[in-house]
Amino acid sequence: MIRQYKYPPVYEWKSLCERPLQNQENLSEQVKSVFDKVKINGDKALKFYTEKFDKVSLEDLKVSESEIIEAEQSVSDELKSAIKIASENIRKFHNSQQEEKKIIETTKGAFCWRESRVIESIGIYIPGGTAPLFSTVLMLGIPANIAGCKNIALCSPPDKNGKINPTILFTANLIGIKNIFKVGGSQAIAGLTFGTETIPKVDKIFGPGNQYVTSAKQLALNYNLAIDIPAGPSEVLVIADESSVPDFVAADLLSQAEHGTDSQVILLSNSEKIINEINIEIKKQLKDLPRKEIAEIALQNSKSILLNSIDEAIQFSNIYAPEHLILAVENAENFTDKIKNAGSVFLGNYSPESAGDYASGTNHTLPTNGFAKNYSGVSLDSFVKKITFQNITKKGIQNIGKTIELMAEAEELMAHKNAVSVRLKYLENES
Ligand SMILES: NC(=O)c1ccc[n+]([C@@H]2O[C@H](COP(=O)([O-])OP(=O)(O)OC[C@H]3O[C@@H](n4cnc5c(N)ncnc54)[C@H](O)[C@@H]3O)[C@@H](O)[C@H]2O)c1
Ligand SMILES: N[C@H](CO)Cc1c[nH]c[nH+]1
Ligand SMILES: [Zn+2]
Repeated sequence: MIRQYKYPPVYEWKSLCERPLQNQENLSEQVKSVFDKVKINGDKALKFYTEKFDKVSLEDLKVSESEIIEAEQSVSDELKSAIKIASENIRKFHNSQQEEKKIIETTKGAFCWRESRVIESIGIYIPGGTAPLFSTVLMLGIPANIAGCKNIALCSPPDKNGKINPTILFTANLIGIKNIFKVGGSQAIAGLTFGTETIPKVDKIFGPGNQYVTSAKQLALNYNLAIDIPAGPSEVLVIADESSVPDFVAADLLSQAEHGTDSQVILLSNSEKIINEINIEIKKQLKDLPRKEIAEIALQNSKSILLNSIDEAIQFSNIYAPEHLILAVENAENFTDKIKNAGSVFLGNYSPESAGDYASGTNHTLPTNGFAKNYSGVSLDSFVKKITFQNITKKGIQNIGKTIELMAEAEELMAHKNAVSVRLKYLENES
């Protein structure tokens, strides 16, 4: 169960913030060898690794039209409606992220602005190893739709019968994704990186996954591709005071512990009483969870820490930089300014992290493993590039020309200076 710490001194905080150890050295060697094989042997290598890691031999990697129709029929109407409600909220929130063009006159006559342009070919990875995360199709597919991505290739691991979970197929079809491939793990990322006979090469790869997927995405960066973020094993940090409800907090902690054995959950409080009550609740709720074995292992990597105050807990959380932060404290809104590093924040007793995972509208593809210090979660921005434009008038170049000439000369770049000087001379002659 969760290890407990009481008032640890500040010099111990950094080591308390460490995530469960992953064997990165072996991992990157293994992933590199998968990349090398897929680059040379294409589909043949993808099928080899699918047989090795997913224990299924496939003739065809692409999901057929008839498989999509079959999948549609097996999803209940109730679930279909829930997915549609979630889609609308996710669409609303991501639509609001569209930026209006703002033209700024920096110097009289010099106009500068930015415009977004879509990344046309993208790959979306949908985890499916231990749970079929069809909600991730919404989180990536909807902003891709809004941005206008033209070519979307979706990869997800097949099950033992060589099928992708029907709800993943239904959701993909709902938002217009047609190119769906039965391939998972690092081999899927390698396929999207190089392209194979079946899978198209893409410009950017999106999506969370286990340590093999995350390591493969990092490797893809060496081949002139972009990735969204390092989104690995899920994690949550809850800060709870005596106003929190132990039942609720225990459920929130277990919700992320059940994702994978390498997940981690952290509980911080200024009350020993509440920590004890939450721990009792965790034991109670754990008993009934179908993914009890997975959650139990994740809890062994997890910690509850008694600190002096909620302010101190927020300082700790800023060092930990959690993927999800829940503030189950009185007047939670009063603490938001103090949060420096977190992927997504949930305020008060009635904002469970599951709401963000599925349906409130925010994106659940978020930076893990401390990357919330330097990365944002996926948003509409992740699917576009921003191009800057400028339009300088005759008056504008006369106003800013001298500044450019002086700076270019100081950098000893005379061609740069001349590019301005010739224009200024021309204008002088004109007048
Ligand atoms: N950070 C986020 O935003 C976010 C969102 C959703 C899920 N997640 C995380 O995604 C992860 C999903 O993991 P998963 O395993 O269920 O699914 P997955 O689809 O990421 O990985 C399954 C694949 O891993 C490969 N694999 C398994 N064992 C292997 C081995 N020994 N060697 C090489 N490859 C191997 C297989 O090909 C398999 O298809 C969880 O850790 C979850 O916490 C994170
Ligand atoms: N909590 C995950 C992100 O860490 C996302 C997810 C999908 N389904 C359920 N949860
Ligand atoms: Zn989750």
